[in-house]
Amino acid sequence: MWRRFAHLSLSISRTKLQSFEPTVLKLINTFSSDSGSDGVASSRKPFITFVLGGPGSGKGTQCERIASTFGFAHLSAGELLREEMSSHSENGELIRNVIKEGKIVPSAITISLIKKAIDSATSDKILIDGFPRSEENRMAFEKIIGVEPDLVIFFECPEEEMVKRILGRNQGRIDDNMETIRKRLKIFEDLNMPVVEHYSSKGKVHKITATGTVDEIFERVRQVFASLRWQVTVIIA
Ligand SMILES: Nc1ncnc2c1ncn2[C@@H]1O[C@H](COP(=O)(O)OP(=O)(O)OP(=O)(O)O)[C@@H](O)[C@H]1O
Ligand SMILES: O=c1ccn([C@@H]2O[C@H](COP(=O)(O)O)[C@@H](O)[C@H]2O)c(=O)[nH]1
Ligand SMILES: [Mg+2]
Repeated sequence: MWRRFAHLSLSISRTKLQSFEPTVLKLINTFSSDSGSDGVASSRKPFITFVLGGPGSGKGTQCERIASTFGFAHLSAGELLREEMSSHSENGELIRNVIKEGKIVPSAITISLIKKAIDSATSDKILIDGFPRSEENRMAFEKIIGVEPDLVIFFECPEEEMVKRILGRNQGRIDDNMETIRKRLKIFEDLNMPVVEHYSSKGKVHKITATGTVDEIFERVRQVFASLRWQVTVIIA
C-alpha cells in the first residue's frame, strides 16, 4: 500500500498539492522523500504518531479507539516497560524503581523495546503512546530510529481531572498513588512539555481538549485521523 501511495502522490501536480492541509502535505513529502529513482518507495516506512499528554489524560483509552477505528498498531511505552518489569529481565528492578518514583527510564531501554514492537507490528500505522517523555528521549529516538513522527496528538487535561481519573483507575499500578502522581505531574510539566513545544514549533501537534466523555473526546480525535484518511483516499483514486 505504501509503495502505491508514494508512486501516486508523486504524480499529483504542485498546484493540486497546495490545496491540501499542511499535515497531509507533510505526509506526502514523507513518502516522496523515501522514493527510489523510479519514483516508487524503496522501503517500508511506517506512519508514526506520538500520543502525548499528562498522566491520566486518557492517552491509552483514546489510543485503543484510534487503533480499532483506523487500523493503527498501539504501542504504549509505559505498558512495554511494565511488561519488561514483570518479565524479571536484567532491567526489571531498575524499571520498577524508576516507575515507582515517577521518573524516566533511560532512553536506550525504552527505545529498544519500542523498536522491537515496531518491527513486529502488523500495521504500518503506528501509535506510540506516552513517549517521548523528555527532549533527551526525543533526540535519542530520532537518532536511533532515524525518523521523526509524522503526527503528534497532545491531550490537554486539567490536573484535578487527571488526578481523579488515576485514583479511580484501580488497575494495581505501582505508580497510581498520590505521592507518585505528584512526582509524575512535575516531570510532565518540566520534561514532557518541552517535547510538545518542540513539535508544536514544527507544526506537527494536534491539541485535543481531553475533558468530557470518552466518546466526546474521541469525536475530536476522530476528526484529525478521518481528515488524513479522506485525503489519502482522494490521492489514490
Ligand atoms: N474521558 C474520560 N472520562 C472519565 N474517565 C476517563 C476518561 N478517559 C479515560 N478515563 C479513565 O481514566 C483513567 C486513565 O485513563 P488512561 O489510562 O487512558 O490515561 P493515560 O493517559 O494512558 O494515563 P497514564 O499516563 O497514567 O498511562 C482510566 O481509568 C480510564 O478508564
Ligand atoms: O517512555 C516512557 C514511558 C513511561 N515511562 C515510565 O512509566 C511510567 C508509566 O507510564 P505511562 O505512560 O503513564 O503508562 C511513567 O511515569 C514513567 O515512569 C518512562 O520512563 N518512559
Ligand atoms: Mg497509559
